[in-house]
Formats: sequence, C-alpha cells, structure tokens
Amino acid sequence: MTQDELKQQAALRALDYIVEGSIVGVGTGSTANFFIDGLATMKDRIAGAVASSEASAKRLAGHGIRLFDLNDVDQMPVYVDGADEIDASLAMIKGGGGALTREKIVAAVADKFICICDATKRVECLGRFPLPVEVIPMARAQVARQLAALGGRPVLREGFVTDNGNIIIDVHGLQIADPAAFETTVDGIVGVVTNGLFARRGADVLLLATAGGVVTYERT
Ligand SMILES: O=C(CO)[C@H](O)[C@H](O)COP(=O)(O)O
Repeated sequence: MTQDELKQQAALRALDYIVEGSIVGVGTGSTANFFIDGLATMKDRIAGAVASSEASAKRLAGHGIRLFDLNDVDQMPVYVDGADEIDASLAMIKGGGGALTREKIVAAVADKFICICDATKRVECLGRFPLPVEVIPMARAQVARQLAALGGRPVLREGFVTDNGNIIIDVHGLQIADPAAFETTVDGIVGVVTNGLFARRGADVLLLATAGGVVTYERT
C-alpha cells in the first residue's frame, strides 16, 4: 500500500467522528485534503466547515461545502488534521505546510482534535522533523539567534510566506524531551507568532493508518 493510500484510509476513518449538523474544523496538507474529499460525500449532513488555510478553504469551497469565519463560531465538536510527527502522548510537530498558526487557532475552538496520519509519522521522540516556527519578518535574525541558543539549527524557509504574511524558520537537529515545555519556551521568544509543537494541546484521538489497518489511539 502506498503512503497516499494509507493517508486516505486514516482520513476516511475520521468521517466516523463527524457530528451531524455541526461545523467541522478542517486542517491543511495532503492527508487533510483526503479528509476534505471524504467530507464532501456527507456535505448535506453538516452545517459547514472552518478552514485552517486558504488552500483548504479553496478545496472545501470547490466541493460546495459552506465556509464559516471562525469568529462566528462558538463551538465545534471536532478538528481534523494531519501531523508531521506524533509521539505516544499524542504530542505533535505540525506546520510542514506552513499553516501551523491558523491550525492551532482553529483547533483551540474544537472539543476534540482528531489526528489522521500514516504510520511513518509515529515517532518515539519529536524533533527529527524540523520544527516550523512562524516569525514576524523583522524579527528573523533575532529569533534565529535565540533558536540556535536553544540547541537547534534554524533555517529560513526560502520563498515562503504564510497566509498571515509572515516567514517560517525550520529548526533542525532537535530532540525534544519535554514537548510542552519546549513549546512554551519557543513561544516566549519575542517575534515568534507560534511554533509547530502541539503538545500543551495535543491530539485527543490518533487514527494511524498501518499496513494492517487503521489503529485508533486515545489520549489517556
Ligand atoms: O501541519 C500541516 C500543515 O501545516 C500538515 O498537517 C502536516 O504538514 C502533514 O502534512 P501531510 O498530511 O501532507 O503529510
């Protein structure tokens, strides 16, 4: 089975968590795209969706799924999204697609974060995937120095601008022993908008697609 087929399996399993008549929080990336395509098959049974990126908004709209502004939404039962890495405590690194800030904001409004991944994303220790950090452009050099002082190797994501008009610095060479503490530390650097660690608010459910089928993990 290809990685894309596994991503699709995890994505389609997430449809079981959709509450009829509700607004669905929708992530960004190739796995989230499979989820959006699946959501389209039940679009008449949901109120609509809140997107975590312009790209996802475009795909949702292309399927005729009604889009809501997050500011008009008080509550969402679920937010569904992929991850770049996820550990046994369901802490994640996200932001490979650069949408980490909006992803974190939309997820914060949802009751449950459903993470959809193929088995390659499951790791023992977060950090092999470079940690994306969204940064206000004028703070680039100052933030890079601070990230290097934390033990990482900061690399500017060349030619990339986030949906919020900011830059991304990817931090290589980390081994993150305490993801929640590191998330707080990086967020505390002046000029950082947010970072791709989702540990203080990790996933509530992981749907991990393996060669043997989709395995469900729940936060304990
Ligand atoms: O955080 C993300 C985008 O900002 C994605 O969820 C993450 O990069 C995983 O992407 P994919 O599903 O394409 O493997």
